Amino acid sequence: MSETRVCIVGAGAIGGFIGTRLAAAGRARVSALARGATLAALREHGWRLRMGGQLIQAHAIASDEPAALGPQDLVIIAVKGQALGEVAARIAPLLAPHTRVLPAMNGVPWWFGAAVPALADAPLDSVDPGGRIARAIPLAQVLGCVVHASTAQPEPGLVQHAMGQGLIVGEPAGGSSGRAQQTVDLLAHAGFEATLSTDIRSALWYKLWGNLTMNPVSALTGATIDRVLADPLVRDFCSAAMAEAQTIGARIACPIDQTPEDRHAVTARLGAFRTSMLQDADAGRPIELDAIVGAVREIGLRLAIPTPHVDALLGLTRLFGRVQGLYPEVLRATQPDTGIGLSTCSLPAVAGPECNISPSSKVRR
Ligand SMILES: NC(=O)C1=CN([C@@H]2O[C@H](COP(=O)(O)OP(=O)(O)OC[C@H]3O[C@@H](n4cnc5c(N)ncnc54)[C@H](OP(=O)(O)O)[C@@H]3O)[C@@H](O)[C@H]2O)C=CC1
Ligand SMILES: CC(C)(CO)C(=O)C(=O)O
Repeated sequence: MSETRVCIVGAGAIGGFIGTRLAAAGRARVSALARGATLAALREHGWRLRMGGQLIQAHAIASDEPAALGPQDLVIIAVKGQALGEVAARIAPLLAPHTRVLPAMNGVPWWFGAAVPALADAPLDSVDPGGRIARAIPLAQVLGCVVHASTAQPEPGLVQHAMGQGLIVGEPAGGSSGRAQQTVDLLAHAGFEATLSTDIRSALWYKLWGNLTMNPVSALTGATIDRVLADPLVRDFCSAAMAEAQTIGARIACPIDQTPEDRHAVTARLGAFRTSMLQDADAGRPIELDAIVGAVREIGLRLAIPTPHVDALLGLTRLFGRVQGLYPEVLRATQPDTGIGLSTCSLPAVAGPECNISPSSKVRR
């Protein structure tokens, strides 16, 4: 049986976590589309993952040129939401007609609305302004994915695992398929708790239900998750925003049959955890606000569902991002102002003036 060709686009904390384990498992030829220090580290040291007190290493095939890597069986995209537009424009050489594309990312994916009649008439402005991602990555080649894990990248090319190894995979329109099962089997063989969902959109919405408040509130305040949940006023604010997302979920066939307090109990198990958005803010990196909060506001607007707490959270965190240079102001697409910034500028490793981000900015709260 020929080796499955897999390319990791975005060899960071999550991409490196997945890439290292797939490469070490030996059932796939795993490459990475990487750049700068990450590319150099992969070429020098290969894949590296610290997990369970061990250092897992594997040979890495890495390039900053997609054409050098060629057509793949599976492309796993693990970039931050604001980088997706730029990445999608470059990955055509990785895509053959049979290639599966698996976005291992948080937030509302660009394809999410295509499966919802009330949203299918136009792309979500907050995550795919002008629809360029949808044009670059055919929906027929996409598999949905939810990441239930936490990892960090202490240095380029080295991943530190914190907790969890869950990956949920499913067809965007729901149901099951051979290609989804094949992807689950490959991930499971590499050691992940990989499962197939016949309703990946609901699984995405449930994950987002936690990220929607924990990530921005932690970035805004500098608080770890335990401290966010320990403050009664903040906890109640988060619950109110989550209730708004629950109302939206009911309208888009993503029902959540838990209370916000039930979800808080699950999230509290993370303890004094710094969310990926807080880690980004503290590191002076752009924050993933549009896919995690902006998209919820936009869907509420499109469905005429009031979201006052989500709106306040977006407004406060976006202003924080703007002041700290963590929320790139970009050209707005032709859509009317939905009150959402569009992070479509290219976000180089070393930010430039066009994105108004200073990598050396020390966040002041
Ligand atoms: N970390 C975590 O614990 C969790 C993260 N997630 C989600 O997973 C997704 C990825 O997050 P995470 O891995 O933490 O992010 P990281 O910032 O660690 O990794 C993103 C990677 O993408 C690379 N990248 C960005 N743009 C390009 C480009 N144009 N070409 C090549 N490489 C590029 C970055 O490289 P460079 O350094 O050169 O910019 C970086 O290596 C996000 O949606 C996040 O919310 C979900 C659950 C938990
Ligand atoms: C908080 C966590 C680990 C789980 O919700 C997460 O998804 C993130 O940090 O982005």
